[in-house]
Amino acid sequence: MEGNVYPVFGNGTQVDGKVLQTFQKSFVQVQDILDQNRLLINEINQNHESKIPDNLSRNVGLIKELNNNIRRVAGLYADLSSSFIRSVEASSEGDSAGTNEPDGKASQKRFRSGSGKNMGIIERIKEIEAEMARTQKNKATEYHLGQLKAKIAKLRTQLLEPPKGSSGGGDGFEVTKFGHGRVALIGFPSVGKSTLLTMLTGTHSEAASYEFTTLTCIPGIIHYNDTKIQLLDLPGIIEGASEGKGRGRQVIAVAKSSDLVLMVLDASKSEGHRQILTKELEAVGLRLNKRPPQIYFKKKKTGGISFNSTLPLSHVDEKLCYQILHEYKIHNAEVLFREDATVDDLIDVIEGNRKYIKCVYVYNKIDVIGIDDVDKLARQPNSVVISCNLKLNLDRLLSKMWEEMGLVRVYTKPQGQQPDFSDPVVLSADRGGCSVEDFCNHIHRSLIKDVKYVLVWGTSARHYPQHCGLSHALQDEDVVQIVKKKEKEEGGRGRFKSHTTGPARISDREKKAPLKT
Ligand SMILES: Nc1nc2c(ncn2[C@@H]2O[C@H](COP(=O)(O)OP(=O)(O)OP(=O)(O)O)[C@@H](O)[C@H]2O)c(=O)[nH]1
Ligand SMILES: [Mg+2]
Repeated sequence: MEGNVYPVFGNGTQVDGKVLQTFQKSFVQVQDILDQNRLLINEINQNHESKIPDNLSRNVGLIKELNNNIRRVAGLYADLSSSFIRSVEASSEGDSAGTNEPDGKASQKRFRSGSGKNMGIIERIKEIEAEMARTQKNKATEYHLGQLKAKIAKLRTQLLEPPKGSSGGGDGFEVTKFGHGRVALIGFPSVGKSTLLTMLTGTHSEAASYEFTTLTCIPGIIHYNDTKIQLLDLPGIIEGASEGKGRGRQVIAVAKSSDLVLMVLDASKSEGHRQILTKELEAVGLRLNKRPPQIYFKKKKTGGISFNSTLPLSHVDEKLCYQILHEYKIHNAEVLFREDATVDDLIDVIEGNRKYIKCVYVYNKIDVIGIDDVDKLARQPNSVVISCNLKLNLDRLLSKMWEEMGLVRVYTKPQGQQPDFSDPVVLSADRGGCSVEDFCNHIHRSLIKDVKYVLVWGTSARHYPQHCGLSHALQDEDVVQIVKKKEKEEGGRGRFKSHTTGPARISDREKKAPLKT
């Protein structure tokens, strides 16, 4: 039987016979504890309903026992998942080495992430990081360090590439985009992400005092300021997520598809968590609260490298830029620095796959820390302090989210009528832009060719109403009335204009001189 593979999990993943036996043993153990828990919960409920003091104090012991059992189950699951990952890694290493099944057929591909290949890359990254740590930072070593940074960036990009043969996408949790914006909840396990989703959206997401309660992506909808915002609860990510540990890869893929990340942190835990998570997200090409570097970069076919800057540079010089480009085997390109950018910025621009996302740091559980600490956390940039349990400051969190997403609501006004304030057109700079043209395209693609000009009321207008063209940038809560070209204007201009004197249409005739009946 050895070497045979069996489907074990619902997703069709396969493991071999020996490993299967170990899994089954653990599953039986978990089942036993779960059965025991069911009985315990029944007893706790009965004691509670009886309202007898003795029974209530007995519940304290029973709940402790229940807690212990839950911890044991969580431990067993953690062991199961790590031994499962180990076995899959071993089998996928076998795959990449080209092992064949006894029947001569190529062995089935058992795991999509190609961990065998990844392990090599991760080790290489660690070696280079160690070399960087050993190297002193000074003018003489700056070129060498720059090259090492470029090497790491290249390896990390390789880590992100989908394995050969896969369709490329589908690495995240397949959740359909809905609403006017998408917000992802990212954080370590047990910081209160699910509790927050339930509070803000009313969608129930299981919350519990043990880690890894949420194992998939749970969407909810926030109705705020006449808009719908999709909020995604995700499994907790751990250190090493960027290397594909745990469900990190999937969680990060969802974060990349979002308009805003809420990094949920436990206010009572160390500040280090924020740095670790930021590092993990940076390692996979996410740039939080940064804007793309002002560097123009274009690869050419010939002509060598042209290096220019519009201001004096203090971090990068021509030689360093050449070396970095050389590392990428780029020998013909145009580079123009429009700001005093760093080597890391230059590498980001060359890689070209970075995602710039806004992030709000949400410190939850402020009910368990002192007021001085709350004050310190609240004063940090892009931070909001909340307590889900006490429902503290959730309105401030919503308004901060709204501010960061930069959604622009535009209300339409039909000619001669009041604006329709019930159903705005929602625009944003990240999703297609906020100009009058974007607004018209949002209503209908074919509308733009009929628009003569628009009348705008609101903060973007200098006077009310302002006659605006298609390039005018709209602002939140503007009211827009579209004035369409008249038919006869479309018919011709100047001496080619049709000189009809009477009203063109029956409806016009009715307005001017009602038909006699
Ligand atoms: N004291 C306190 N506890 C909280 C607060 N919010 C959530 N919790 C508790 O924190 C524990 C974890 O909450 P969850 O919502 O399951 O955390 P999570 O981040 O979704 O955890 P995973 O799904 O495991 O990643 C639960 O026992 C909650 O009751 C809060 O504001 N204050
Ligand atoms: Mg959760």
